[in-house]
Amino acid sequence: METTLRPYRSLLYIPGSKDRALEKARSLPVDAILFDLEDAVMPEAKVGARDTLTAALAEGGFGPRAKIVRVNGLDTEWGRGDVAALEGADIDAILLPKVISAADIDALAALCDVPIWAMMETPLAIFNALEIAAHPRVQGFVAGTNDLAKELNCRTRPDRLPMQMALQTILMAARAHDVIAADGVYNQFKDEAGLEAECEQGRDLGFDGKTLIHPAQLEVANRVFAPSEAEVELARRQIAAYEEVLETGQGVAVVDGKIVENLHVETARKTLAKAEAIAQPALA
Ligand SMILES: CC(C)(COP(=O)(O)OP(=O)(O)OC[C@H]1O[C@@H](n2cnc3c(N)ncnc32)[C@H](O)[C@@H]1OP(=O)(O)O)[C@@H](O)C(=O)NCCC(=O)NCCSC(=O)C[C@H](O)C(=O)O
Ligand SMILES: [Mg+2]
Repeated sequence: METTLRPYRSLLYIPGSKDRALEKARSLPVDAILFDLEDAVMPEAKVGARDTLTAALAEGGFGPRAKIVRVNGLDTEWGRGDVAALEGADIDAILLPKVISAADIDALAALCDVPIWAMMETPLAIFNALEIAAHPRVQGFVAGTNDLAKELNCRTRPDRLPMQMALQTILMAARAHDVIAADGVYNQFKDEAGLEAECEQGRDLGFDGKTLIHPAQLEVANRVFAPSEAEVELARRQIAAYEEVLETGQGVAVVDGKIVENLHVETARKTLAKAEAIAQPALA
């Protein structure tokens, strides 16, 4: 499935049960809202959260932010009811938790006609990442690093070493099939320096953005996952230098002592397109 050029620097989970947080989301500088009916909502509040969320969606006011709803798994008592309640709602996608294989996507695809995002948070999902990304209805991946850590029985480390194979497999599969890839959450939401380091790691690996749990995390993710001024300026110079050498019949330019070929120009154009998309008034 073709991905659009909208930025996904920040994707904020908002518990579907929390009126105040839902209200707040309408004015937050966030690229995507992940309205959550799954883990952020207690079992006894699930049905009420579904009603609260569908009422908020009907009321609208979320502007250009992507509206993605994480439903409960279809193997739970709430999953199918969640999907049914979202029929006709103004949403951009449904996010399916604890995906195992493309068969789970088939099951959801049969129940709805919106794009599907997959939580990549089970060991089997990692091994099946390529077939899940290849599913024609899949538009986005979200790394579920809490569930993965639980399943792997691994330690939480600042360098996320035990998680690297999974993170990189998620990215490889996403890139192979033009699927958006969002990194997992950083749980210590008051630790800004730790969040920034993890955002930088996710960005350097290739993720489009970071999933977040608290509004205080937005500024860091929006900044780290946006092209910096220096990157935009370099991209402009690379494109200009390459176009100049093309006129002379050559295919390689040199900028700041480094070669620039057509593939680097492609990256430079993507950088400019991303910066332009971010500069849209409602997202800047
Ligand atoms: C973590 C929290 C429980 C903290 O909540 P709280 O103590 O209320 O925080 P604050 O008092 O600092 O809140 C300040 C104001 O911000 C609003 N707020 C808080 N969180 C959000 C939010 N997520 N979205 C929108 N607005 C939010 C409060 O309402 C306050 O507003 P105001 O009254 O105007 O001052 C809480 O942040 C929270 O519940 N976060 C979300 C947790 C969540 O969604 N968890 C599930 C997703 S993570 C996951 O499942 C990962 C994955 O599956 C995996 O496996 O890794
Ligand atoms: Mg999870």
